[in-house]
Amino acid sequence: MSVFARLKAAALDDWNSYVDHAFIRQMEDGTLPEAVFQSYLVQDYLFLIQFARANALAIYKSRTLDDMRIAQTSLNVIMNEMNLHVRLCERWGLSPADLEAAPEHRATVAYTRYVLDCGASGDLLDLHVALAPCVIGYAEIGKRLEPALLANPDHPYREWISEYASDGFQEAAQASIAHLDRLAELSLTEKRFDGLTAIFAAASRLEADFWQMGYDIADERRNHPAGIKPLGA
Ligand SMILES: Cc1ncc(CN)c(N)n1
Repeated sequence: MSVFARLKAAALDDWNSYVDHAFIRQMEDGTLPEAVFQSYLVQDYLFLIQFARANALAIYKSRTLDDMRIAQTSLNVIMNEMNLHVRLCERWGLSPADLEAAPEHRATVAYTRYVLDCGASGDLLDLHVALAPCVIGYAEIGKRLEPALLANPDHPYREWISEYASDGFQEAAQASIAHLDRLAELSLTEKRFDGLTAIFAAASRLEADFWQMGYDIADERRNHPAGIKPLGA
């Protein structure tokens, strides 16, 4: 059994709260309100900036060139992923500069800084476990939602689903699963597994909170049309 499969089994409720969130079910059947998706996507751009930093941190924490190359590949995947956000947001009249200037929601801060802290205070395995729900979860979601595209050629979330169901993204997730196994061979003891499960479970819950944030921002916008208050206001 892979380390990822063990972590998922040990934190199954948290994992399912993420990959089977209402956001995903509404996306699958095409009923996800566009305002919710837009709110999520703007924050996701900010999220990816911080996750690029987390992968850069993984390069820094690496002791071997192989580990560095793997983190560099993940960093490239994230940088490419941001093109999707730029393309989709352009249709709403939002430029990359608008996205970068958007205030970070507390759910974005909570998740990204949690992962960065796992990397800063832990070792490379801690950091990769904290990063794992990101790429592996979206690959699982992309595969789950792919049949919805066959059923509906005009699916409103076709581009988003295609990105995460794509061979390139699926390969990145498989590489991440294999890399966790290699890292674990070097430094995973049974004693350490509970601590890693706690990191994995927390990151999965923070992913679930991230979907929820899309609804919360859309609600805040409806109730306060002047805009979201900047963080800390
Ligand atoms: C919140 C979140 N988690 C994961 C991914 C996939 N890289 C993403 N774009 N956004």
